Amino acid sequence: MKKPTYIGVIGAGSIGCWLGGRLKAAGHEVAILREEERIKAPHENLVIKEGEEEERVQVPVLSALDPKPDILLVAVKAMFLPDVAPLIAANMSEETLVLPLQNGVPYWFMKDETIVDVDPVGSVRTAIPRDQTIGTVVHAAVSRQGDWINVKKADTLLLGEVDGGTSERVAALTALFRDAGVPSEEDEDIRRAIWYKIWGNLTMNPLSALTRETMDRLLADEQLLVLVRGAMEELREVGAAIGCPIEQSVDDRLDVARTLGVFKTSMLQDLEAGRPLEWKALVAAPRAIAKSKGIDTPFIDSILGLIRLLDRSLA
Ligand SMILES: NC(=O)C1=CN([C@@H]2O[C@H](COP(=O)(O)OP(=O)(O)OC[C@H]3O[C@@H](n4cnc5c(N)ncnc54)[C@H](OP(=O)(O)O)[C@@H]3O)[C@@H](O)[C@H]2O)C=CC1
Ligand SMILES: CC(C)(CO)C(=O)C(=O)O
Repeated sequence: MKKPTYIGVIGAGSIGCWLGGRLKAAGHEVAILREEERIKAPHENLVIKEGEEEERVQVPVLSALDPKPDILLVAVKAMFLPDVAPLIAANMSEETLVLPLQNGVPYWFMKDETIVDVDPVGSVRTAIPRDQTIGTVVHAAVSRQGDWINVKKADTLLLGEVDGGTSERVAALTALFRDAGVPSEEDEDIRRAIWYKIWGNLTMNPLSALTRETMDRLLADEQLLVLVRGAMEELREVGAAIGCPIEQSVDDRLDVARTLGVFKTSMLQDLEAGRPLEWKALVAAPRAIAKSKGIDTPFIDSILGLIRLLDRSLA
């Protein structure tokens, strides 16, 4: 990929500002893209804090990109994708690569089917051509407070072709992020990597919001872990049925989650900020896939019922 690259960021929250900010600091041209009526200032002045290191970057905020960007990072919560679909479509050329960075089941997960929990009328998959979409998994824990982007953990940004395998363009993107200080790897089977990430997000995110607990305290409660383990085993069964097997043990996965320590999941951050919760992509969509395979998921059903009602109570 040529350098500097022109990169647009839709969704200037924790993940969008972390990735966009790092790319800007590495010398690329980066702009945050918002609808005209949502622009409050011509620039975002960001401070990316990771460990002891603080990196300051200024990123312009625009309502249209000209020329069209080489890359569009889409980092809104999954339920806002239909809202930003027109903005994405209006700001991409036939060469633009789109990286949806959401947790949960992505709108492109099934090749020939619309996933109604994330793309109710199919407008997202219509707006973003499949052959210009790169699959991603964000293994990181980031929060935004004002101008501060706090990177608690930056494990790996996984990138892969949505229909499997990697490619020259995936290799180039991976190098781009890595050179900008974002640990990044090519992934041969991004759908499987996505299912594996859902293993954590379907359980931790809703339960952290429901209990208002940080990861350390959540994962220390043996009774709550009955629900977590049950849902994870159900997801394993569904994964095996859709070509996304999970081989790790539940306890090994929980140990990885424990390394986050005192961290509020993105869903708990939303709850505390009075924002809507991202439960459809994280819980309803995996459950719908389970149902389509005839797999019963009583533990997942329980989490779905609880988080749906919590979200409704906030409306
Ligand atoms: N935070 C984390 O640690 C992790 C998050 N993820 C996933 O990454 C995705 C993004 O999460 P996160 O960064 O935490 O979310 P945030 O809520 O921090 O950021 C999302 C941003 O979306 C923007 N937005 C909302 N509606 C619109 C709209 N209509 N038009 C344009 N922008 C809009 C807002 O930015 P603006 O200021 O532009 O309005 C908001 O700041 C989620 O799917 C999450 O699950 C994955 C791994 C870790
Ligand atoms: C919990 C975490 C950081 C990693 O599983 C995450 O993905 C989120 O907060 O949405």
